[in-house]
Amino acid sequence: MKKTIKITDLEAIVKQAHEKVKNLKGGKNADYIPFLAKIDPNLFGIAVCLPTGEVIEAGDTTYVFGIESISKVHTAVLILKQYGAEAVLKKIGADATGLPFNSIMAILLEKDHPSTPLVNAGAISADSMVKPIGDPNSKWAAIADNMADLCGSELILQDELYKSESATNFNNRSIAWLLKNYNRIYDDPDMSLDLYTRHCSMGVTTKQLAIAGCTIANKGKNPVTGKQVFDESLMPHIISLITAVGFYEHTGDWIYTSGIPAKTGVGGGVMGCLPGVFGIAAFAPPLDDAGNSVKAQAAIKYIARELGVNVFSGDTVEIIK
Ligand SMILES: NC(=O)CC[C@H](N)C(=O)O
Repeated sequence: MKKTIKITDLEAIVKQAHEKVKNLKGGKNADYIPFLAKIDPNLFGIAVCLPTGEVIEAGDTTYVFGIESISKVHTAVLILKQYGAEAVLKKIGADATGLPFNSIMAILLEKDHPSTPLVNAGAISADSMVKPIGDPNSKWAAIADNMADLCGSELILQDELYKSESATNFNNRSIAWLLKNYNRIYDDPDMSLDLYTRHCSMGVTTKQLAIAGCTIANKGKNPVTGKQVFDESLMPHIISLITAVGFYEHTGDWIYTSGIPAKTGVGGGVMGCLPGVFGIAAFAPPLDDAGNSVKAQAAIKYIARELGVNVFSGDTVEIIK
């Protein structure tokens, strides 16, 4: 079926979503990273970016917060660009773990590969793969440039977050060295972990995340800058990774109820991609038990339901003036 949505209706629905969800209670800020516990829990933003480059916004969409695990998508894009889809599947994998994002059990259960670049283990492994191997400064430049390309503008490291996370990331240190034990770290483990911690500590806005989501949904072409960030053949691979594990142990429930492939971060952000239609992002710090923003989930579900869009619907969706 062909579905046509007026941009004015989309604008009204985004506004309504903000109004309806803003007083929703429940969840709490991540506190295992001390910096995140201090962020104002009432912040709340929603943004939708269209392939035309138009961005529809409501609430605190220019507030800069920690991108955290959403940056795993960016790094996955980078290694898919550098190595291709086959090699990423072989070296890391594309499986859901069904376990928390920082699970050591997941590595022990699947010691032949770290499962997917979208959990901590696979993301640290992905950072170890970033070329040029052995050169942390050039690796970091490649990671940061790729994030800027996807988001349409530069992201700035949140120094206090980076320090806070580096001082407390003992579990991730274990993951890096356990992966080394299974030959799934392809560069220095400590350096790979540091790159991971750094890109998780990048500051991002809800608006930038919506643009990145749209770049992915738009077959790699950034709708704002016009830059082709990755080859269009990679889009299905990127969106399948997101669909399989974007909400960790709640991923099945999420995709079943929302129909929007999306990736979360413990900073409170969620970035979604509806292929060919839009990128959508929402941000609010309080999280559920799996580390997914309570309000961001509610807002994106509301918008998808009101628009009647779903990645599995088989509909062709056009957004018109
Ligand atoms: N789910 C997340 O956002 C977790 C990311 C965080 N940097 C960590 O490693 O714990």
